[in-house]
Amino acid sequence: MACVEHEPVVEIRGVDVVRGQAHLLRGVDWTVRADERWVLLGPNGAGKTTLLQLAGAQLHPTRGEVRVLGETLGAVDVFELRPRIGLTSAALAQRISPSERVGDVVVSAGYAVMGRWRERYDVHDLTRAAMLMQQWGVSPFAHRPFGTLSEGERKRTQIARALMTDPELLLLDEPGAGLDLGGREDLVTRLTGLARDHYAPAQVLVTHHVEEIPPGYTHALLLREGEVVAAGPMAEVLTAPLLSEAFGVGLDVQLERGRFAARRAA
Ligand SMILES: Nc1ncnc2c1ncn2[C@@H]1O[C@H](COP(=O)(O)OP(=O)(O)OP(=O)(O)O)[C@@H](O)[C@H]1O
Repeated sequence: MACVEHEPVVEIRGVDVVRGQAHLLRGVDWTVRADERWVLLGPNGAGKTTLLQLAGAQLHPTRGEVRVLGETLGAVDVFELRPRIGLTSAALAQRISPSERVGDVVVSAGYAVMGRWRERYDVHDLTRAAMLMQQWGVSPFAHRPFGTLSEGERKRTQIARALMTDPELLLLDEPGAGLDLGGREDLVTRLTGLARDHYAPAQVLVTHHVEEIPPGYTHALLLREGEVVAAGPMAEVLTAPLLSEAFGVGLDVQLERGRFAARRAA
């Protein structure tokens, strides 16, 4: 079911996440709307994955309120909420058996299971899985074990799986990590198509590199040491002063034909 355009799909208010003495997130406010595509940027350990886990109903805040798809975490059965959210991450990828066939990795998402077991898939599921594998360029590997794929092919398989349930919110944690230049460019092109698809879900992508931001992404949030440095429309946030503050190093930023590039300031 598609969300109403511009409705909030993630609302985070005054959120702290604390583990022992460590503040993973501190005083975070953030709203994602159905028609927005966000990139989360920040240095290693800034709290990007933690924030994505809150948005994915995988983690509860220590303090503050998190609402996802209109439901408040803590007052909803997360097992009913999670099928409405598509999520890819390195941690989830590790849970996929290397011997699982690619086609089964994708289609089994509809049943919220990892790997095909005794489920019987209907024609609708199999047709949708075939369409998504085609869209993400993994149809030729449908019968291959997941473990035999290249990193780029695995990343695209995971995105096809994440879209299988027709989610209202898509969360991608570092989909560009480990890809070669060709693989990165292929992914950016496919993600640009998804970003520009009016019927696609709200999207949030975590990355360390501005070069991986697909044209069509509309907003950015910069994190540093668990705190929001800036959040808002892409052009207002991806500036040299704000990126320099987030990464703790003086940076020059360029935008050419919809693609960002950053390097240390001379
Ligand atoms: N259970 C925990 N207890 C203490 N510290 C934790 C715990 N889980 C995560 N952290 C710390 O919280 C910080 C934020 O982690 P998180 O994975 O959200 O950052 P990140 O921005 O996604 O990092 P990266 O870019 O390296 O993936 C890190 O310093 C991490 O070591």
